[in-house]
Amino acid sequence: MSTQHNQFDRRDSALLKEQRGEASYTARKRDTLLSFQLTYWYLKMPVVRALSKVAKKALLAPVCGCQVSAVAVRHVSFSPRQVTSASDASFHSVSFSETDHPKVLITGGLGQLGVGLAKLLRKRFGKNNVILSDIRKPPTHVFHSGPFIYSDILDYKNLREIVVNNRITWLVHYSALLSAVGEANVPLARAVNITGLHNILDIAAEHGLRLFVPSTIGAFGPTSPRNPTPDLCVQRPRTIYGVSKVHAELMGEYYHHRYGLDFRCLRYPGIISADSQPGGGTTDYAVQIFHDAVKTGKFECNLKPDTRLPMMYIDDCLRATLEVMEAPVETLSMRTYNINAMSFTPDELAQEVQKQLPDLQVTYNIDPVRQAIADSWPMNFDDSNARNDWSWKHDYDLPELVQTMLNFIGSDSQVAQAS
Ligand SMILES: NC(=O)C1=CN([C@@H]2O[C@H](COP(=O)(O)OP(=O)(O)OC[C@H]3O[C@@H](n4cnc5c(N)ncnc54)[C@H](O)[C@@H]3O)[C@@H](O)[C@H]2O)C=CC1
Ligand SMILES: CC(=O)[C@H](N)C(=O)O
Repeated sequence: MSTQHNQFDRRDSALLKEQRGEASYTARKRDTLLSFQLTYWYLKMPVVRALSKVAKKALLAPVCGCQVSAVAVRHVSFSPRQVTSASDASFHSVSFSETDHPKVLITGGLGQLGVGLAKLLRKRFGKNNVILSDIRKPPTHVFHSGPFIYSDILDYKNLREIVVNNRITWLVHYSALLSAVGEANVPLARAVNITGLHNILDIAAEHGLRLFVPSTIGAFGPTSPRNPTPDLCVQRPRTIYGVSKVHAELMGEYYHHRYGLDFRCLRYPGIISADSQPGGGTTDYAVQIFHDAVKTGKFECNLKPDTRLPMMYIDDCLRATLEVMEAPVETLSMRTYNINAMSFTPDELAQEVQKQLPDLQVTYNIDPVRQAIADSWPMNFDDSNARNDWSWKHDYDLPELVQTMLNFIGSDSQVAQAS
């Protein structure tokens, strides 16, 4: 790569910053207007109105943390709110020790994956070297477990201030609206998943950060090979979530080639976790079944019994993320990798749970939006490049996953009943 392409060009960067001062106001005005126009269109279109039912359902569902955040974003994301976090940011920076450890910022850190990742990275790099951020208020235990800071990824100056004041070297970009929630609010998904990503890419390139952006099985569509799906093939997803993730993969790789940005991306399958709730995706059923099985002995599944999707236990997902971030650059023959652990259908998962809880009753009430999404996604994921290049290997298959989830949720509900 030529030196002139090696770095984000300083002139480009200065120009970009200058333009942002003006552009951000105009862009905000334009975005607000667009948001109104799209909301009007959204209310008028019968098909989209039908989708809003999905949103309402998700909003009322106790498992769906993201709807709360989606409402919060609507209030704050287009406002000209300026950063109040400068003092917070420098407060956090004073406690950093001067070691070789990366200084990590995780955006969208209060979702299903962020808190677990912070825990893993803090174990490795030290508590104060990993800052969680989000636009939501952190629960008490998260707030007291290490540095937390407010950060709206649509606020470019706020992001830059946090990166500069805390001397961030690694950025893990988790903020997103997932597949089902994204279909229910396309304008918001477009803003967070696409405009937000542009801010992240520019900041990472300007400040020489190592950037991790997760992609998903949802970055593939009905015309992709589905069984198995390789790293490189046709990608024509039919959701705004998938479209935004293909965009992220391509933009990240472009910034890598054009500016030398150290961009790393894993396409995650559906992630299953016991102590954090999914944020409104198509694979959420595979988490909810465990909670319902333990608490009520009944589960109503919103996908057909034979819908096969790739899945992974959260510990494998977070370890893969750390491993690819630490992988020596010469081992990476690509910048975007599929990773996988297992594939199963709701029926197969239910049967495995019933081995432990034979009284579990499973019924099916198909959500057409989620079913259409699932039918367009990979059934099996080919992750041989990750396995060959940086020795990716999963630990959890279906039986271990089920055992671990039931142990965790079972012991948790016993504690709750006792107290
Ligand atoms: N959980 C899964 O099964 C999978 C997740 N991924 C990806 O991993 C990443 C993390 O996923 P989850 O934790 O499950 O997502 P989540 O939906 O649980 O959390 C996303 C977080 O982003 C935050 N957010 C929304 N708008 C924001 C804004 N303007 N500024 C800052 N933060 C904002 C929300 O408050 C929320 O806490 C996402 O990019 C997702 O696409 C990919 C494949 C599978
Ligand atoms: C697989 C994903 O990206 C996510 N869990 C979703 O279902 O939207």
